Amino acid sequence: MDPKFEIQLRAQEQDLQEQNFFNLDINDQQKIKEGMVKVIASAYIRFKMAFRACCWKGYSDNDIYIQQNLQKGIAEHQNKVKRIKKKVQNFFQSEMSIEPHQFVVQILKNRDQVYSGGIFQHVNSYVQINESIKDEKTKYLYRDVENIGLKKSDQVNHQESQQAKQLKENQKKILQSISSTYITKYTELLLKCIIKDIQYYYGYNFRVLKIFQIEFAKNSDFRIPHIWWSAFQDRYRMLIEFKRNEHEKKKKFKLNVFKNNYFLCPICIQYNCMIHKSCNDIHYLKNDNWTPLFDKNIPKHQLHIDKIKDFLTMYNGTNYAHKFMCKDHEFCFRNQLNKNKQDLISVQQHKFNCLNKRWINMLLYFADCFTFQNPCFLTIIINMSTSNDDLKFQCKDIYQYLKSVRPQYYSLERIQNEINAFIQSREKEYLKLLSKDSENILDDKYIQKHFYHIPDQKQEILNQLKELSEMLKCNYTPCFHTGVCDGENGCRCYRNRDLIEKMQKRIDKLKHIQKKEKKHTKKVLELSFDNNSIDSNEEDDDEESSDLQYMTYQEIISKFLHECERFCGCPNYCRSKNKKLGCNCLNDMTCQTDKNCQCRSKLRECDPEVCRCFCNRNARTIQKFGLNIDYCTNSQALYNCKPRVLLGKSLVCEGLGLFAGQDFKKNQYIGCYIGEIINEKQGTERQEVQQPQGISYLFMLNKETDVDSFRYGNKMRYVNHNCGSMANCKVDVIYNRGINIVRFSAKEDIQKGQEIYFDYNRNYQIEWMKYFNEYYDKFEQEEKKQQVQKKIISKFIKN
Ligand SMILES: C[S@@+](CC[C@H](N)C(=O)[O-])C[C@H]1O[C@@H](n2cnc3c(N)ncnc32)[C@H](O)[C@@H]1O
Repeated sequence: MDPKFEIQLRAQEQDLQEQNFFNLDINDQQKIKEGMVKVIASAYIRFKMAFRACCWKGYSDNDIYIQQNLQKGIAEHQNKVKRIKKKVQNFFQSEMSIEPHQFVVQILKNRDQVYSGGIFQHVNSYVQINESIKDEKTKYLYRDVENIGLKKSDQVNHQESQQAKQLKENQKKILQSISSTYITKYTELLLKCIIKDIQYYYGYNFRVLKIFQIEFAKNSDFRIPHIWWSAFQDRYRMLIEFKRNEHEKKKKFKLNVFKNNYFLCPICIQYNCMIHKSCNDIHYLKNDNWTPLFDKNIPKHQLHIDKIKDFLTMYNGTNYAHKFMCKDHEFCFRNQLNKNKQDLISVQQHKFNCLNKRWINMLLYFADCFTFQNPCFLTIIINMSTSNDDLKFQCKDIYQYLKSVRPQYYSLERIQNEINAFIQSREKEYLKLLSKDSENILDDKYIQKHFYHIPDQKQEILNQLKELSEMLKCNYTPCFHTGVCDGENGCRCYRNRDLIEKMQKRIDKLKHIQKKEKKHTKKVLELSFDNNSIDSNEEDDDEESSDLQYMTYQEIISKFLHECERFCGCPNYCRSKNKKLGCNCLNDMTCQTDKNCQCRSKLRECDPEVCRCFCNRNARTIQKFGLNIDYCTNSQALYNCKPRVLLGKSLVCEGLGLFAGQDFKKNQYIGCYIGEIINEKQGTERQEVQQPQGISYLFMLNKETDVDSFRYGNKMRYVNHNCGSMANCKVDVIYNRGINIVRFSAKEDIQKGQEIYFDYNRNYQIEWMKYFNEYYDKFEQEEKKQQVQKKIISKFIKN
């Protein structure tokens, strides 16, 4: 059950309890309530599903899945009603002598099987059965129901005693209270929930409600009650008021943001002007601070808490960790205990203050895991966190600390008893352990080896390289300073050079590590094989760089510094690399796949002045003479191609959406996302401004840069979000003419008229859409399976 809904129901139940209106047992009351909760909850969920399906149906009429789902739902509903009617009939016939209020209670006991509409449904069936019942008592019951006004029926004459009259009145009250409180209140609640849901997912869309009614009316006698419509209207009115308030709030918000006056256009004196370039918040680019990339303070060692826990549990049988005593017997807390039973030296508070919070938590964690935990043992582990001798602990410090925080485990008496009992019983064993195992096993090396995780240096460097290469991918930004590009000006040109140097250092380090590794493996080989086999391996040693898993320095430059390719002014790296740029596709005439086309795989567009592929050599002549030959599929942005796309009312949200105006094949170019290139700070500020307006046109290019098409843009800014298999378009950030561009291309074949969607990102999730798409995918898979089966069967029959 929806948790929100459950909470609401509970609140409603409390209201009912306060009224104390029932003459029934508390148990019965409880059962009725539980029953009603179940009924309404199940009805609510069913309505919710059907409603969603209807909404989709409203948008796309050809959707077979929705139709089938809906028909299934309606058929199920009808069957349920039939089954319940039968059950009630049987029940009533077998237990004729029952009192009316008990009758209702009995039915409600079997709530699980009861269809929504609950009591109405049963009372109706009760009335319908009446004709087949001749017993006077049951007619009498029947008349009570009549009196509530649920249905008029034939007159029944019989004499009534005073007692019967009173009983009748009581029963009447009970039934009335049932109908007025449970039925109306819960149905109202149900309606409220559904309406709330509609509002949440679809806004106040009367059209959707109408479709819902039509669909349901086709196969059943269900009608949306008047109350729904009026409630809907009420809500609509409320929404308008709410919107008005929001609007006023926004005005105030805008005034607040006026402090960022670079959003104010000095020409038209409008905030966030869409026309003039003058309100550019470009000053940020000048003051862009250069922050260090790596945090040196991150601890390199990590403790395997699980391993220690295993160790402790493993030795719990022999009380090994329990018995362990520090080498410094004089200062050991046990010794001190024997000498002086009162509290020991005060806790060295400053040490604990210096200690990382993580370590203190760990200490407490162990203490809680094993109730009494040996402070000597814990001291060794804790001391691993620091190399500074002044900050190292003695076990008495740890004992004092733990005692102050967890007094229940470290009472003086308890420890004393434990130690005494232990020494008395197995003194010899204990001494042996102290002399042998404890020194051998629990020394620093042992702990370092078994309990610490020292991260793989190679992996760390590779991660750093990845991060650096991502930064290198950042878009080119022009300098605003005068004079030379150096560190003081903090411009991108200088930063890139700096990054490359950092990468170079790391690559050198990697090479060094790999050399070391090779030497080590060689030594191992020497031990296991004879000299001849080692000689044969020596030849491979020279080729070490060829089997490096990471990219070489040159590869990094050629992959990530495309911005320098033809337009570059820097002297060091670009010149030599220029020759290697571009593809030379001979097999793939149109540069269509990543495998064949080097440019595609490197996420760059083909450039006819650099590439030596067939299609690019002939592109100009093909274009000039309008020849009916496909030319390069990887340079449409360069040629400024404009495939046909249309704007229309979106199928998934209130605003506009982009629709295919022609058929698109898989991987075909759709368009480029155009907008202002801004940095991260600007991006977050603009997001703050755009969000209250309900729409955002920001596209995150990378960690540092965004593209905003709010003020400048093209049709591609209308592409809406959808997830899973419904996202039919993919987005690549590619290099084109020395800069990054955002290319939209078809993820699958798109037919003319379909809306184009792409998956915004993980953070942008619309829940109902996700679930619907999951259902849809499952359905599609099943359908495909069925089709395959059909084909196989038809083939089989033919043969
Ligand atoms: C780039 S715009 C898309 C065009 C927008 N629909 C319009 O009419 O201008 C992105 C905005 O569209 C809306 N949007 C996009 N996909 C949506 C979806 N699946 N459901 C609801 N709103 C969506 C969000 O408000 C989002 O901030």
